[in-house]
Amino acid sequence: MLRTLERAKIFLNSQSLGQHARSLVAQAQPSVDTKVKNEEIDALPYGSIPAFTRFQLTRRFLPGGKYFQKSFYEMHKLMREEFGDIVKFPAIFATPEMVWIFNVKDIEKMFRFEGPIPYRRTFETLQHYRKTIRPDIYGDYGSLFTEQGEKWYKMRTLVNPVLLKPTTVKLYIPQVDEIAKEFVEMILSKRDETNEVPAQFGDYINMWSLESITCISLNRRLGILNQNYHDENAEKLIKLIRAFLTDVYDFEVNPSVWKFYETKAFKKLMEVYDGMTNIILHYVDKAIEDIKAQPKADDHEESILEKLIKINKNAAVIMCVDSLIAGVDATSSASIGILYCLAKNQDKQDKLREELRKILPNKSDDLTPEKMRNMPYLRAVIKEGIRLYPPTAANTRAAGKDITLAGYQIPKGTEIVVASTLAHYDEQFFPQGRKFIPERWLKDNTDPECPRVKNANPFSFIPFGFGPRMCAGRRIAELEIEALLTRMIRDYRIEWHHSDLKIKSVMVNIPDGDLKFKITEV
Ligand code: HEM
Repeated sequence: MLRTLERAKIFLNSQSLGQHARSLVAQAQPSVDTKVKNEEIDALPYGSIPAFTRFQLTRRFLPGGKYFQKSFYEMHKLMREEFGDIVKFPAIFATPEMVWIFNVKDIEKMFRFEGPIPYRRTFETLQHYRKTIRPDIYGDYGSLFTEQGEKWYKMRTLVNPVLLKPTTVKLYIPQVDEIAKEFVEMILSKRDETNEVPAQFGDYINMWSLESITCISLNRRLGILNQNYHDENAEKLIKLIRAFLTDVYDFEVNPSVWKFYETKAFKKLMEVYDGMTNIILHYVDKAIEDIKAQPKADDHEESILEKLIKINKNAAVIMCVDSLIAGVDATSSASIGILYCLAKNQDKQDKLREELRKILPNKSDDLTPEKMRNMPYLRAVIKEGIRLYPPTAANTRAAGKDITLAGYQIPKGTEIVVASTLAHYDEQFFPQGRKFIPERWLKDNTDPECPRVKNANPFSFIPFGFGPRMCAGRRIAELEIEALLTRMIRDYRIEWHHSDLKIKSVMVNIPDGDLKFKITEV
């Protein structure tokens, strides 16, 4: 009834004759059998989706406004409370109009119809740099991160068997394990007299993440966890990545005029991109020399870099830069969230330590593929930590076809923001959703009192995205985090004795404030 009244109102108010005609024709057809078709018939026109005005939106992000300095999660929650399952953002400067969706059923539908070559909004500044300043490197092979259409598809098809093949990723277990051990050594040496780590623990975790990803993607150790390192290029690379992470938000998220006028700050960002490209180019050249110089055994397993170089040198450079841009912060953010959950839940931490000590009875035991196959509680801890502290808060797509979402018509190509992490705390999918309960992910959990994820819609938890465009570094990220947690929890107790962890949303969700974990030997 409400729907009929609403439709009648739109019929009277709508400015679009085409839409009137469509909704009238639809009403004249009484019954259609499939659910989807019924939805389409009932659907309200795109023009009637609840929307912000430009003024409202700007006002809310300014000091004193409703969304000022809110995390993405808090902001999405407020929007859903006010507008329901869907809301439209107006076009601002060069950013197009976008529709935001919050309901898991709509999120599922949108992904199911995204098509084989999904479009995801990208860092436009990076795209600009690659297309106009360095087509010599980025011209032929598309980056997964910044390319769309056929060019993205071609690169993804080439890269998938390299990055997502479990046997290739497993090759890196010894190195990633070594890096995790070095990180623990470094962080222990930095503790104060109360065994608390320095407040800028987040920076150190970033160094661990950078060291791990460069070891995998560049086949070389930068050595940044070693306090006496002197690789000039590695130092520059760290500074460039930090500059990128702090500066890029102003251009990609905040309204910016760079498309009309290149400000000094914009030119600086272009220099940052160029610096990163040149350093990676230098390392890839060195890796090519090393590969040529090394004798190969008959059973030699090619590294990720060797495989990429075989495709093309520029493809290798592009993938390395993308891995740094996409991988460093997200992996650090996930690790901090998980460590925080473990520090606040000592019983779960003890349970994890028990599992780790069963698999690695001696401190000196190395991680191996066989041992890592048998760590269900570690995996459950990682999932549960990421559920409570997801590194990314939203994803984007363009509608792959004309569909209906939240009862409204969405034309093909409409840009959609998928606010998927709202579901992470939704009791419908995750009972006792604010609590850290890794057991909910265990397949063999028989405790009738324990909440399960068994019946939750799979789209209520998609931290690595979904479909052909999902995270290309997922397996790498998981391996890095598994090794880090193994080395931090097997022999040490992590505690937190400060006010609750706060999250700040920049390009990814990062901790806001000091990170003073207490670490003691057990
Ligand atoms: C916990 C850590 C990480 C999280 C939570 C994460 C999450 C994501 C998400 C949500 C996307 C978008 C997927 C989609 O659109 O459906 C993505 C894309 C991507 N990620 Fe990750 N990521 C992580 C670590 C990494 C690492 C370590 C690498 C590098 C090896 C990486 C490389 C990429 C690339 C290249 C893409 C673009 C894929 C494409 O568009 O084809 N990510 N990631």
